Amino acid sequence: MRKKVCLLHTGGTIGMARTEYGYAPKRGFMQSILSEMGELKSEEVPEFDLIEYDPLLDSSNISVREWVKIAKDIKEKYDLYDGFVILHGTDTMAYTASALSFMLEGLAKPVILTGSQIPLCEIRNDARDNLITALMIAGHYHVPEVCLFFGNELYRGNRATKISADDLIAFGSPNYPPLLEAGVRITINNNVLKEAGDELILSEFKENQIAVLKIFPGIQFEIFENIMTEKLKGIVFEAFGAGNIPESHGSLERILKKAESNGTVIVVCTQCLRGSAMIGQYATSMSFANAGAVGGYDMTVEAAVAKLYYLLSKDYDLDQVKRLMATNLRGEMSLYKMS
Ligand SMILES: NC(=O)C[C@H](N)C(=O)O
Repeated sequence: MRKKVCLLHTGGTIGMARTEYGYAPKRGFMQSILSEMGELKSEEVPEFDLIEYDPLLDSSNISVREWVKIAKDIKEKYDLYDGFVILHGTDTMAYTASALSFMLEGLAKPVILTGSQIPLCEIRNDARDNLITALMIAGHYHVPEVCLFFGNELYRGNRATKISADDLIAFGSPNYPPLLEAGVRITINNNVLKEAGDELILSEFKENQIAVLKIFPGIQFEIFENIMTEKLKGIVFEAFGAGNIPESHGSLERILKKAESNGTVIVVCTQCLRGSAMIGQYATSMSFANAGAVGGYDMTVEAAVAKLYYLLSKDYDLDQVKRLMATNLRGEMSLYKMS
């Protein structure tokens, strides 16, 4: 029997039309293009149902509410399909992929996000290949996790990051190998896949206040004093290299102390594309250690943000959130022992 995939269209360049203001989403446009693509009727491509979101969004406008909607839709339709493909803008696709990986626990079927840099309506585009290959993987391959397919590679969703604003190879997975490569042949890398779960459990995110702060030379930490309120539940620092931050002789310590006493979870990621943030490797990470910060190791910032939303939406106390933040929950981090 022909496999069946659920195609959730949230917006993004892939389905955009030309307008006088530039590319923009258009209702019904995806359906009309797909119905003209004869290749989708091939036996090799799974059957699919298209579900168009209203409104269709540029992914810059996707937020916690849309993440929850996508996750709920998948949970609701889970038994009806062999796999799920989510059409999504590239700008925040890695965030949505990370968020879904935490919200959907115990997957036994593929959930694949894809999109494109050039819309389907253009003669020269990357949309057609991304769409058809994502549908084929979702229908025919055993990939029981949330993934992102782009530019011929399938990545673990919470390991992917957007690396180019205009190349057709727009994503990378700097700290984890691709799950599958779609070259002349489709090659799946079974050794790096997650194991299938027994039962799908949905955890909805709540809209907690979270911040991301990128460190740069000359940063004046006092500027950030006002954001360190009790409402701020978590903050991800994009620190230098292995998790380092400039010594500030007072102002950094003051804001970190304020965060700590407010019960804000402090997470330290690296601003490098590859490698890990490990508090304690250099003396310049001591301020973080003194404030009880959690090392994010090789998590992407996208994964760290999604994981914070996930853990803060549960009824955990601060110590549990911190401990789980440093624990690999969905394949989002590799843990190293410091020698
Ligand atoms: N290539 C794209 O999809 C970019 C678009 N601005 C979006 O993220 O929705």
